Amino acid sequence: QQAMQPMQPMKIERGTILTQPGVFGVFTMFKLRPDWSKVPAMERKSAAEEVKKLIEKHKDNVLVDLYLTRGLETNSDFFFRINAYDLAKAQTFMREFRSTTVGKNADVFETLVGVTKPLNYISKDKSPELNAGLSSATYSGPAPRYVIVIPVKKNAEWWNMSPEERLKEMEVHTTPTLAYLANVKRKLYHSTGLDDTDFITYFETDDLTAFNNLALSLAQVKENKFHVRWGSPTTLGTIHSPEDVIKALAE
Ligand code: HEM
Ligand SMILES: [Ca+2]
Repeated sequence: QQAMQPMQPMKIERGTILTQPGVFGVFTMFKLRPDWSKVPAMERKSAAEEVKKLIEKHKDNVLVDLYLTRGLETNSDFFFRINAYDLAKAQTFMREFRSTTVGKNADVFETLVGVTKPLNYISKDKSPELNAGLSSATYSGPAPRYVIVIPVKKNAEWWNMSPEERLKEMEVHTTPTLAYLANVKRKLYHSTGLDDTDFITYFETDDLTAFNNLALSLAQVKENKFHVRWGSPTTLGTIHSPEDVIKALAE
């Protein structure tokens, strides 16, 4: 399959970069060190401004999302999702973040790297009906307050199945999940060879019960038998502006 690597435009547009294939995603989960609470309050307060400035500096190279996990996760307090046309630009941003006040006082718990691709299975050609269902579904819930990131890896048996067999199982995956698009926004990154996982699945929702039911419905399909990693870590966080995340951590 031909790789589609879009050129980096002059300006990064959220709505565009988040829908294009060939865009890299870097997820970095951080845990604040105990020493963070000993950083003078003034410095902690200005940390939000510092991160805001860093994001502004890199705004033509990367799209930055920052999420709060403190209180919901053990091994992290916050995490970044960086979307970039050029992976090296995401690296530069994360490298510079490490020298900010928050960055210096936090340890990386997990990093996941992936790239977006055109649909492999539920495309117009291969699965027209489900594809139509996918494109016509619209999110109608309230603005999502929650984010969930789940890395998924499949075994050799899966990858050795014929494309037709895999298509069949992905249709079985898609059929019961379409209805959830009213309450759940989804995004998929491919990681095989770039990381120790095959996929990074990313979701936004305001209805965690619906998400729980969605996950259960996928636990019941045959595809699930091929999973050798599902989560580990599953990361649940809340959605805020980057500034608000740092402010919450500085309290
Ligand atoms: C809103 C509900 C969901 C819908 C509508 C949905 C739909 C889809 C579709 C259409 C594909 C195929 C993409 C392609 O053609 O390349 C896909 C792939 C995938 N989905 Fe879902 N999905 C949903 C929820 C989930 C959940 C909760 C998980 C679990 C973490 C999940 C994990 C995956 C994975 C790992 C793949 C890639 C599988 C592969 O290429 O082998 N999905 N999904
Ligand atoms: Ca990794």
